[in-house]
Amino acid sequence: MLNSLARSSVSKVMDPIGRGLLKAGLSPDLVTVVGTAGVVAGSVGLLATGYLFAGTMVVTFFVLCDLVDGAMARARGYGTDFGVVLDASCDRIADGALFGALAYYAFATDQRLLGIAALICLVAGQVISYVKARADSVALAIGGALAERAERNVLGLVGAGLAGLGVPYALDVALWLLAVAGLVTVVQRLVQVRRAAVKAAAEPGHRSTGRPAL
Ligand SMILES: CCCCCCCC/C=C\CCCCCCCC(=O)OC[C@H](COP(=O)(O)O[C@@H]1[C@H](O)[C@H](OP(=O)(O)O)[C@@H](O)[C@H](O)[C@H]1O)OC(=O)CCCCCCC/C=C\CCCCCCCC
Ligand SMILES: Nc1ccn([C@@H]2O[C@H](COP(=O)(O)O)[C@@H](O)[C@H]2O)c(=O)n1
Ligand SMILES: [Mg+2]
Ligand SMILES: [Mg+2]
Repeated sequence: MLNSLARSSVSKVMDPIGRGLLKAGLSPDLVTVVGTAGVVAGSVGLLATGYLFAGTMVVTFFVLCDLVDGAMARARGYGTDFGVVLDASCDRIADGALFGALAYYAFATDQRLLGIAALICLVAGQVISYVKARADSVALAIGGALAERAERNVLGLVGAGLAGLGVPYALDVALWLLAVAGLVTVVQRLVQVRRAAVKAAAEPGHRSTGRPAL
């Protein structure tokens, strides 16, 4: 949702930054890796240990690198196949670190229900992206969904940031909302894939790209 709504306005901010970093001699791959390392460090070092507000600020800064590397690729004039895979793989690592850290924080502070919500967010988020990746691999195009990566990051980080500022139940509300939205989105994506597969199979001359069943 946010991806389709905010992408073009976000690009207007990120494109000049991307051009500047490219001129400074940095590569998109380096920004992808540094951004991911920053998200992991902020999550493990700050969020997991209970420094929720500081952690939110650090993770937010580095998570935005995911938008800068794409801007750099556009400024360079092309993306690479390796860049596509590196970017998506690093997204999974960053997502795992963020929600894994929130789960660790919740269990370490005896908030078991919150920990369960964070684990649901973690697993659902990975499955949501995995379904899309597998659909891409068999050339099935699917559209937007309820809780894509931008929504997951924004909800998780706003919840953690507000909790860090002392707002009661902010993280609980954000993570349970996201857990439910995440589970709904897993089903939504599978339904989208099923529809796309049925439509593709009905086209004349269609050949499945799936391997034969053994
Ligand atoms: C008083 C309040 C106190 C609380 C403080 C809170 C502060 C921070 C709160 C929120 C800010 C959160 C910002 C998070 C920005 C998230 C950006 C993001 O994740 O973008 C990624 C997204 C998708 O990117 P890709 O195309 O590269 O990745 C694809 C994705 O991984 C797919 O996964 P799927 O979605 O399917 O699960 C894969 O399938 C695919 O392979 C992969 O390529 O990019 C977008 O969606 C673009 C739109 C982003 C919209 C961002 C909105 C930003 C909103 C607020 C910004 C606030 C900035 C604050 C700066 C503070 C700095 C210190
Ligand atoms: N190291 C990278 C990172 C990204 N790309 C290209 O950008 C696209 C992703 O852009 P986002 O703004 O959504 O991150 C990606 O699909 C690649 O085409 C790249 O080439 N190298
Ligand atoms: Mg990126
Ligand atoms: Mg990305």
